[in-house]
Amino acid sequence: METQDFRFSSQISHLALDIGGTLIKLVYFSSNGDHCEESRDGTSIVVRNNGGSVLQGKLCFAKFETRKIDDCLEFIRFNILHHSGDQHQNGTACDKLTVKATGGGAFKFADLFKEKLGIVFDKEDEMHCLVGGANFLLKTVPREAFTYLDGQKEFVEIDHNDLYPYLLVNIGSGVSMIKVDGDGEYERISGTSLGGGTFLGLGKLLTKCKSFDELLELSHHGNNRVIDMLVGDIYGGTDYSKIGLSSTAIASSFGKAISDGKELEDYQPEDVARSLLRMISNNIGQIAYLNALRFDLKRIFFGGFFIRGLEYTMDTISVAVHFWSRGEAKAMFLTHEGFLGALGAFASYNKTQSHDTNDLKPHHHHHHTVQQREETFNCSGEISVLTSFDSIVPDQLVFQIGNKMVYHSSFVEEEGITKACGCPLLPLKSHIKGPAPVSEQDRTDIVDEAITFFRANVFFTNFDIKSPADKLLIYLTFYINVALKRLEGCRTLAVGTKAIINLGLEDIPVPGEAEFPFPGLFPLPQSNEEADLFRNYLKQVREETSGRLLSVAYRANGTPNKWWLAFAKRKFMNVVVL
Ligand SMILES: Nc1ncnc2c1ncn2[C@@H]1O[C@H](COP(=O)(O)OP(=O)(O)OP(=O)(O)O)[C@@H](O)[C@H]1O
Ligand SMILES: CC(C)(CO)[C@@H](O)C(=O)NCCC(=O)O
Repeated sequence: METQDFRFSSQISHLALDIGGTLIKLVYFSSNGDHCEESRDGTSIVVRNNGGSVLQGKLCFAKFETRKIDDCLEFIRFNILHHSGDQHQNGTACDKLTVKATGGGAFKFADLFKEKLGIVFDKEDEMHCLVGGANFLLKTVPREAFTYLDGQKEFVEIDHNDLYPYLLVNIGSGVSMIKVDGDGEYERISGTSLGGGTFLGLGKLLTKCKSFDELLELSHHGNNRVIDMLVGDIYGGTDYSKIGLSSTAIASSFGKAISDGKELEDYQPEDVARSLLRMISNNIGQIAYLNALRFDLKRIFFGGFFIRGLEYTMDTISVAVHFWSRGEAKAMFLTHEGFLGALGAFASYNKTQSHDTNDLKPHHHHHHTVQQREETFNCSGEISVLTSFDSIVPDQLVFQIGNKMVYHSSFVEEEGITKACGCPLLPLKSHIKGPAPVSEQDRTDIVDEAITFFRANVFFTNFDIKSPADKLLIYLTFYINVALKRLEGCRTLAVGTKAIINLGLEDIPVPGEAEFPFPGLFPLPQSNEEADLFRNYLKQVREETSGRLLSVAYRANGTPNKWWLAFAKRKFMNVVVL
């Protein structure tokens, strides 16, 4: 069994996927160990099941481009998201999950996921999930909905008794408009094919830019008046006030291109991107308003990844809704705009599973401090609070709890184990020469633990040492950080191996020497023999760690595994690794 195979398998549950035309969205709940002693003091997520045991957890979001579906498969495989948490506490089982999936890709890619990951999709209807996700957020997460007008973002208090009916406009590749009358009560009343896919598709053709972010960045610096024909252009600079159009209103999107006698190359791509964004956003705002009007809906919530919290987009949509409704209807946006479908699929576990910890219900929690986003999620009766988040890799937000090292070594039994500098010289599954006793090959050793827990522990800037073995875990976490830093630029396993061999040739400081990274962590050696014994042990354990690290940081074909190498940039315990 590979070391990482048991890493998060006992902590991840409720993976849900929304596989759309452009993006794949992932949501999963990750608990940090099931019998957490920490009190609910606002710095940790605490979830109790009916038996009274406690789960700490975080809610993780990730997204991938659908055309790069292999990245998504690899991410799921690497993080072992496809293994059920609740049944496999010991990490020995390898049963696969039935995973909630929605979006067109739940159909299109079902066979691929089954073949590559053994995942069987439990398909949920896309519209149902969008509504489920929106209701879940609006009722559960404080400061989820907000208005955006005149550059001002204002959070909207949601009155649970006065939420329905509302119009949900999901701007993905295409746009769906859904009238929502209650939980599970909805009707898709309209849609438009001029959506996020149109913006990105036309944008790529017209500006030659490669990505959505690039296109957004371009649009940020552009001026739509260069290409859009304004009312003033037609009316000689004056308003057409009789019908309520100011001179600066757009009379015809891209309309100037016909009269200017210019070619595409004569325009700045920035201006093209700006006009395009304006055109799509305006059009959606207008169609949304017309549909709200059809059913007398006053509130319109906009979601989907097209919005991306972009001020210009939100402003355009808001102005369109405000303008056409003469201030009657309100455009509102959602903080988790892009994850409605995935959250709806995630929340749908609630309906189909009955055992305790899978019972996800919204619940409010009031006394926590929150850095940026906050969520409360409940697994059966108690409260979970996310207090801060950190970004591991681009496109992935991981909500992090508290600031204490949470994974501890299981090697608490010290009997019969030699120590040097207060550090137990724990057995290793190693053939490398050194003072470590040889461990049985099928048992977890401290190197397995260090690698397994690394990506969680590297986030923490302080720790509480529960046993002397934890000190070794801290040292190895630091060492893995050092080794990853050396691997950072190494594009092949061969080059990486060389870098690691060179690292192995460097002097190894021991406590009492200036270069030792954690002064005070270990007692100083009492003799030269003790210093040498510890140095030799550290050399052996470092070498062993290096070998196993190479096998996780590079794939079988010798190319780097970016999910691992992304961690080279982390600072562990505020120690800067060079
Ligand atoms: N990083 C990104 N890469 C590609 N498109 C992005 C990105 N970020 C935002 N977008 C925009 O979001 C749109 C996709 O939004 P979303 O993920 O909500 O829809 P989808 O589920 O893929 O589509 P559909 O529901 O129509 O199948 C894209 O068309 C694009 O306009
Ligand atoms: C086809 C879906 C529902 C797929 O998510 C979406 O892309 C969409 O709503 N498109 C608009 C289709 C229309 O109503 O014209």
